[in-house]
Amino acid sequence: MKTIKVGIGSTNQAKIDAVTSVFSYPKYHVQSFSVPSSVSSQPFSEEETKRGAIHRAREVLEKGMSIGVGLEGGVVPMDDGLYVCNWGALKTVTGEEMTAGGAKIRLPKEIAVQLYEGEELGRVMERYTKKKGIRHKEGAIGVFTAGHVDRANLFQHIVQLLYGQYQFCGMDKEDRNK
Ligand SMILES: O=P(O)(O)OP(=O)(O)OP(=O)(O)OC[C@H]1O[C@@H](n2cnc3c(O)ncnc32)[C@H](O)[C@@H]1O
Ligand SMILES: [Mg+2]
Repeated sequence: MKTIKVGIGSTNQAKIDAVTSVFSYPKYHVQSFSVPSSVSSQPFSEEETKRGAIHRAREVLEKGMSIGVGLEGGVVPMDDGLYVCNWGALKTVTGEEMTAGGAKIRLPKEIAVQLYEGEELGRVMERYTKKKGIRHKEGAIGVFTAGHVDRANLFQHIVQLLYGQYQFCGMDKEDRNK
């Protein structure tokens, strides 16, 4: 069986862990790449966040991968406050594209205010928790859910949604015959 090359468009540990947990060895070999998202460093809508994920997936395919995965975090203003949102995209070398969105929670007001002032959530969370590298670990979602759902869990669910759609289309069987 030929190993299928899967690229993840990020060097963020929570994102890499999510992809390697779904695309497992020896069928898949996951490589990570630092690629541009083409959107702002702190996306501020579902659309912008999804666009970032799709762009990352496309950039990764250009690195010679069979499958490109892009994961992007953002925030989205709603009637009752600012929610944290996450999107994923999977692109195949044969031209298919799958997208999936993740679970959302409302951020506390004191965090939201700082984002409206132009700060990035990652930096705000470091100050709030007095810990470094939160975005690579539990993330805002982990902090505000008392550790019940961390950033890797959230991205893992999104990657499962992408992989499931990829399988539903029979793409995994096609890959196997290559
Ligand atoms: O290296 P990349 O892949 O860019 O990883 P990142 O941690 O910057 O993640 P995103 O660009 O996808 O997220 C956009 C912004 O939102 C922040 N962010 C999103 N979700 C977060 C979370 O759960 N915890 C902490 N920061 C988060 C992140 O730090 C960025 O400032
Ligand atoms: Mg980023």
